[in-house]
Amino acid sequence: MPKTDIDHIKKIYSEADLLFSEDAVETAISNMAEAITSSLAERNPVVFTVMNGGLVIGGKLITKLDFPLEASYMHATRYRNGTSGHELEWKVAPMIDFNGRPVLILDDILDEGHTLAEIIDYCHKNGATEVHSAVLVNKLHDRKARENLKADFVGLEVEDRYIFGYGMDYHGYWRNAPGIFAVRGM
Ligand SMILES: O=P(O)(O)OC[C@H]1O[C@H](OP(=O)(O)OP(=O)(O)O)[C@H](O)[C@@H]1O
Ligand SMILES: Nc1nc2[nH]cnc2c(=O)[nH]1
Repeated sequence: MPKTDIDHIKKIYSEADLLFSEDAVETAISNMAEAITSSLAERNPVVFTVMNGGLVIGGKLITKLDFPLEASYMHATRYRNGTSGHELEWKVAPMIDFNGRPVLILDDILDEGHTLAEIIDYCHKNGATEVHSAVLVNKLHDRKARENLKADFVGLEVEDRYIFGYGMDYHGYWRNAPGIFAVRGM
């Protein structure tokens, strides 16, 4: 798709199927925050958002976590603004030293899970004492990178379609879409 084909981008949004409304997503985020607070409030985790997709969930969720925490980010990409995954490319490694500390990873979506699995391995190798993970959305299918791969905290389960909104993009656009949408025909 040419980078400037904004009409195509607009059409994708106008034709998309709404899977979860803004209200439904906000409720899911509040429920996640409550569950995370109950589990981790006393553990002093470093909270890392995985950019770019984690942009919205990271921002919205951490304000609801009711305990003192350090927040930062890491940037790894597998889809590179496209709709199919490749090998994971690290763009920015974590900048807070988490050696000897628990870590919480926040991301928008657990799809095949290669991204989360590699990040979890990376955190263990670099000295995290515990690695917890939270995703806004888990995609339901049987193509997970590892058997029984799950996030510890999940907001919503979605069907096996290409989705966007709340941080998730369609060719780099619509991370700002106010709800979770599926691209028509995908
Ligand atoms: O479970 P997986 O199949 O590995 O896919 C999940 C990853 O894909 C997306 O990132 P992407 O690589 O698209 O980069 P982005 O965050 O910049 O959109 C998303 O933010 C997750 O990090
Ligand atoms: N935007 C978006 N990014 C993804 N990364 C992995 N799966 C998806 C998906 O369905 N949508």
